[in-house]
Amino acid sequence: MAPSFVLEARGLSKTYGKRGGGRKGGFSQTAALRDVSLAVTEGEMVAIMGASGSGKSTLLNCISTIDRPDEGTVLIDGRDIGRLKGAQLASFRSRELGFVFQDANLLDTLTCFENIALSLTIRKVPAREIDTRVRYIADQLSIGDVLGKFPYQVSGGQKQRVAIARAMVGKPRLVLADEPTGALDSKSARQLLESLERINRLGATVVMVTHDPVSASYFHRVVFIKDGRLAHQAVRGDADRESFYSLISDTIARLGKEADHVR
Ligand SMILES: Nc1ncnc2c1ncn2[C@@H]1O[C@H](COP(=O)(O)OP(=O)(O)OP(=O)(O)O)[C@@H](O)[C@H]1O
Repeated sequence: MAPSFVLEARGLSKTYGKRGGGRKGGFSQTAALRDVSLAVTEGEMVAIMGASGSGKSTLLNCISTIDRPDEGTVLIDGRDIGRLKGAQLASFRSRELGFVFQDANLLDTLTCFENIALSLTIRKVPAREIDTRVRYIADQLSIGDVLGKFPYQVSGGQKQRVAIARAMVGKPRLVLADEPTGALDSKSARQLLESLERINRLGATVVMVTHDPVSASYFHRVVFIKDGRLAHQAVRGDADRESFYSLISDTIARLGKEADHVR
């Protein structure tokens, strides 16, 4: 049977700035993405790595419908998201995508339970079902005991796990994460990555942008972006996490050396 792709990005290109937009009326354009294609199968965990300015966030923003590519298409579950507009797009985003950012972005006036439940409350899901779903996902992420607390009463790591629960509670087709461990100490980061592994075992497909080879080593596959192009990919296969970490670190060093050579 052909693999079922949750995400298929085909030939994405994106250039910022306009011809003639420079200070002296010259060129001030940045090709942030150049013909990038990426297919992610159901249940896969894919990390996107690359140097600062290589185009990682632009790629994630094009996948997440926050930005639009100049060229190329993004299919989520076979659906061309470039054709969705306005309310249709907003509804698609809230149902099919879950977001986790570097900062948890929780609402301070709501308890952790209410933060996780919010999207379901807005969708008018019955209260009993909300309760069951929130408690189930909170148990999976070991935050059952903080549900009654407000965000300022819990640790940074717990906040991030609440943010994952919020992203997961609507059972999205794809979870998108942008440096979710960036603001955490190493112990909280490890717990968060183990949480991502756990939600993956529950069936979540995850795409994450990261600078950190340790974070990437928890994933099944790492794609490396360089100067807006897909430069390389590394697949974990049956390797243990430590070996995959070594492979990722070696790849980063090699790609860095190639860049020095070109300069
Ligand atoms: N709104 C914008 N206007 C103009 N140029 C932009 C804009 N956003 C990004 N860029 C440029 O596009 C390129 C890719 O940026 P992007 O943010 O995707 O990189 P990144 O790999 O996510 O970097 P970082 O790891 O530092 O967050 C960079 O050269 C950046 O300066």
